[in-house]
Amino acid sequence: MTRVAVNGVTGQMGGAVIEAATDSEVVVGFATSETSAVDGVPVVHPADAAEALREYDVDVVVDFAVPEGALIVAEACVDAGVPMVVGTTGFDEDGLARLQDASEEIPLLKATNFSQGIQVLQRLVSEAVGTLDDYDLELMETHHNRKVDAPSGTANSILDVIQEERDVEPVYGREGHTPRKDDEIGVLARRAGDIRGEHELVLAGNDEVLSLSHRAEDRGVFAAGALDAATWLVGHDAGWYEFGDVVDA
Ligand SMILES: NC(=O)C1=CN([C@@H]2O[C@H](COP(=O)(O)OP(=O)(O)OC[C@H]3O[C@@H](n4cnc5c(N)ncnc54)[C@H](O)[C@@H]3O)[C@@H](O)[C@H]2O)C=CC1
Ligand SMILES: O=C(O)C1=N[C@H](C(=O)O)C[C@H](O)C1
Repeated sequence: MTRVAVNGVTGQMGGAVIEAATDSEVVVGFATSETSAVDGVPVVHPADAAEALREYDVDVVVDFAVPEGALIVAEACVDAGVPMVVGTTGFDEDGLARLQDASEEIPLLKATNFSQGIQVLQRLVSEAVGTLDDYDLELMETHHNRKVDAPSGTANSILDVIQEERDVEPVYGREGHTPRKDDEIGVLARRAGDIRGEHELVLAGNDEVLSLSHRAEDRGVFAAGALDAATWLVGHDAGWYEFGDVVDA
């Protein structure tokens, strides 16, 4: 069985990964909270991660935490020579560059969304935006009220896909007198309740509206995808990998 360490183990996704780990074993977790164990999994401070990766003979790290925590653990993975799956979102340019640096030393797979449906959605978005190349575009996402980064990592990834096809300028929410420009894409983030994650791209023009949307119904979908990615990543060469590599394999 693949021996997994979970970064952010006391969080919502940390719990979902422990629950989803039936074909792999979560042997240790990292978190800044005082907790010493969660569901029988020992919790170690991220500052001591390199030592723990060796002590618990970890094969791969699965990360759902915060950017600063993910970067500390990425350095520990480089130190211990352990592959890392990064699910945390909200990195700035410097953080992304540091993950790129780490991927020169270890296999590192980063995804803003570990659901297979979002992989397919991104391919459909690319085709739709490339084909309906003069339609207006609006991108919406909705998440639970504890989410701290906005727009979601997934919305930013969808925006990247769109910008590969069309030169559009994002406008984040609108207020007041804001006439729409032809080359803009409205991007809207909503936060409410315990909504697991909804994304929708609307394309409108030519007296018709096409809506491409996805809704995650349980965090288990992300946890299962991340664990699949973790098992797949073990044994690969150092480098930068994406979830599409796993889905296509
Ligand atoms: N890629 C994907 O498919 C998905 C990504 N996410 C992302 O995963 C991240 C975590 O999401 P949730 O579990 O909902 O958040 P959460 O707030 O429930 O959990 C965050 C965890 O990080 C820990 N933490 C805080 N500071 C830390 C540090 N410096 N070092 C290490 N750990 C630290 C907390 O103790 C907690 O265990 C977010 O960035 C979220 O956007 C969430 C779901 C799916
Ligand atoms: O914080 C979440 O919950 C989620 N975060 C990811 C994101 O920012 O896109 C993925 C998913 O939508 C759930």
